Amino acid sequence: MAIQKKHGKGRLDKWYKLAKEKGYRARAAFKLIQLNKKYGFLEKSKVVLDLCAAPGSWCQVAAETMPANSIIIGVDLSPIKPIPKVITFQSDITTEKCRATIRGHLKTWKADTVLHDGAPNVGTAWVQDSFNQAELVLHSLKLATEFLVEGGTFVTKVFRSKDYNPLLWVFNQLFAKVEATKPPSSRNVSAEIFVVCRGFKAPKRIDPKLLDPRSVFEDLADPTPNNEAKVYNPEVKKRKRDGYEEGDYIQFKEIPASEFIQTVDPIAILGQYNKLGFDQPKNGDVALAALDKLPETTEEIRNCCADLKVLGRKEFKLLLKWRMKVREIFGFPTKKAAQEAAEEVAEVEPMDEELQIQEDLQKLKEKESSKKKRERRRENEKKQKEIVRMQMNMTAPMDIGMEQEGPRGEGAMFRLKGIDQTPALSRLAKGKMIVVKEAPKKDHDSGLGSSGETDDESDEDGDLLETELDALYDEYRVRKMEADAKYRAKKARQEHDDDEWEGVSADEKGDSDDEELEGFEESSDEDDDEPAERKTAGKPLLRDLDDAPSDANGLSKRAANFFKQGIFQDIEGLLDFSEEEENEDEDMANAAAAPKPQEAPVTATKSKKSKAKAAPPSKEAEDEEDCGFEVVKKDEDEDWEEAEKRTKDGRPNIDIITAEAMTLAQQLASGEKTSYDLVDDGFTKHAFRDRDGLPEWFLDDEGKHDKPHRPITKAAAAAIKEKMRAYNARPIKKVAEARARKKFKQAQKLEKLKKKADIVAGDEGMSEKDKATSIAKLISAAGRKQKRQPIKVVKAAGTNRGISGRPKGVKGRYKMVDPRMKKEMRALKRVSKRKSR
Ligand SMILES: C[S@@+](CC[C@H](N)C(=O)[O-])C[C@H]1O[C@@H](n2cnc3c(N)ncnc32)[C@H](O)[C@@H]1O
Repeated sequence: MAIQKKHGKGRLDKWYKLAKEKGYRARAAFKLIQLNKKYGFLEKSKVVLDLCAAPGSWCQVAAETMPANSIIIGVDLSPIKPIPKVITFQSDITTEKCRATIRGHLKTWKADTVLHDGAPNVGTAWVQDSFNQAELVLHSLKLATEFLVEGGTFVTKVFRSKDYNPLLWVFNQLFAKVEATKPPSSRNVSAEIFVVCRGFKAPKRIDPKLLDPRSVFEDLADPTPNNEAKVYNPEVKKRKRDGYEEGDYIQFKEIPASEFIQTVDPIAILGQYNKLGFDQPKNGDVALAALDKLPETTEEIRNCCADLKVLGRKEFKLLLKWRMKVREIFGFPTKKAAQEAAEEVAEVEPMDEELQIQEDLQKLKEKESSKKKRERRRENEKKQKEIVRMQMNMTAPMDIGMEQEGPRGEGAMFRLKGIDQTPALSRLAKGKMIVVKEAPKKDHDSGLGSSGETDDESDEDGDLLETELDALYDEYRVRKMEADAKYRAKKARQEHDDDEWEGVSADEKGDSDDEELEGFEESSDEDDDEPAERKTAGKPLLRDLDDAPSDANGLSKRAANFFKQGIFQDIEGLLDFSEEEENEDEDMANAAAAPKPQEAPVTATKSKKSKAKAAPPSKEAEDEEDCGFEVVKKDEDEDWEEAEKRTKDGRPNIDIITAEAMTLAQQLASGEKTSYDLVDDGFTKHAFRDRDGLPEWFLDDEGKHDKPHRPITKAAAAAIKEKMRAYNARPIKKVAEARARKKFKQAQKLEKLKKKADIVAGDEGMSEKDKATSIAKLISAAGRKQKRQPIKVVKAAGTNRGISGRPKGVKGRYKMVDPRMKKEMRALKRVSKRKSR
């Protein structure tokens, strides 16, 4: 409960003293006592739910008044110190958690009475200050409708505000009798009133709108009081008997007349207050004294000030005129004075024309720059959102509009465009022997559906966008790779298309600097074939080694770099094999008179190894001694690698995992198709797509669909399904680990047993019979399972009520239960025993 000032506003009244005397935690106890005296609901109740109960005086009263063995549950945002015979807990009554906790305590029981004395702790350090009193009442009513027994009683505190009438209406829908009353212990100055609702109707279904603050209070929502209407049109003012404004519970309001003179909003004062007073305060008010003595403060004015609520339009005007006159006398700024001042200003010589223009221009500039800033900020925000969406796989990079600029966009801090032109970069590059040639700008269409503008600006924008998209796509890929192992493996396989797959590692791309720079140098030779935007868009900084094509020998870039090292230079015929193979390839290609066909799906395990393996020279063995290191012979190498790919009987170990591959395998096995058919099938429209110059993200996206659809047979699909089922039937890692652990422990046990048995067997003082019996004992003891300690059930009653942690004097495993649960469990056991008899 909020800490009350014990000295303010007569809080130390007789009820306060009486509460102290009687040992109640709050004077509020007497409110419940008096309400109960009038309606007598507590004596009839066996179960009471006290919502907003802290510090707990209502619970104390309930515990005293209700029959023995009654159940009292108290809940509040603040902790409630334990009260004998009362279950208390800390929770917010507006939450689902609180509802569930009450349900947990009540089990299947229903409450005979629900009490609610809640008041939101507005303005204090409490968390829950957003609900106003009326909303809190609705929340408590909602709980009451769930837990009250039919015919039960709901007692609640309500403030007589504009929400009072709607609340009464709602109560009347749910209860047979609704009465509002103010117990004598409730202070007169307080607008609180208690509503006692009896005879809960317990309807089967309650319209949720009935308990929804938004719909219950919506009609009367009038956030700003219309003071003008009250003052200028008092005759026709509609007197809504809505009671007090929220948070404004005092009926009669007086304000010193001097404040009415000083205020800048006299209408508000006339609309809100009952009286403008001339009585001197204790400390004295000079302004009020002067006002009182002024001849302008006539008897008529005094009469008007005495009761503002009875005044008409004419009287209000009179008061306003009086205020103006007095303000003039006191020297306060008035409308007249302001007008005069304005006239004075108007007389000042007009500003020099040029100066004026300059000022106007300055203003325009400022306006323009602030507009630009705003736009830039909005764009940044938009882009941020897009990136987040992309990271969450909600959008493809393609969805990002053409206007995207990003952190490296025009005017942005990290703009990469044009970085190649800066001398700093060339100086940096020279240090590492690279001179990046400036390629002539081509009029290049980005192919992204750009507007087709051909002027420089649109080209620049296109480039910028291209770079931007590439960078975003790179970021996206990195993120995806970090999160998705499958994707990582797929990408790694793609990047090592040349069969240099070495598994996935975090520093996959992180080849040494030198290697990167070598790649750089080489690629600069091919610059002319590259699209212009790549060169201008910071290519040297973003260059990817693996983009470079294989060399003339069919070796991958990395393999070629490796064999370029000095130690291989003297080895003749290093590339013979690959050349031969290339010639073979060429022959085949010529025969087919077509570009390289797409790979057939059945070759899920590609046989490209041969290419990489072809690279090591056959003459290496001769130079072995000279070089000082062992060069692995080609045949050995092949055997070793191939061994992994073959079954024991020497056949290739191909793992078919797709229905398409299985279909093809079946067709091949049954002779329905030949290997030539497979090669033929590779020549599809998908093999001839021109992919040059297309951005990587586009190709990746296209690649998902740009493949031929191969037919699959029912049998193949069933076979794959069966195979997958077998895979899935394998135990998961955790289970396998647990089993292994168990096995390991059993082995350890056995080992121990063996040792003990050996000791017994080796004991010379024992007869053979004794030895046999003690070994048998050891074996049976090892086979016995260790009994786990039973869980002790501890009642959460008496000193154990409401404690957290281990109860005193309880050792080993335990479980806290409330007394009823223990009783119920016993009863269940009894019943099941009886049934089994
Ligand atoms: C007037 S006091 C209640 C006094 C109580 N009936 C007694 O006898 O001592 C109002 C209580 O309402 C509690 N309260 C306010 N909002 C609440 C909420 N959302 N959930 C639970 N309690 C709340 C406050 O913590 C405060 O202790």
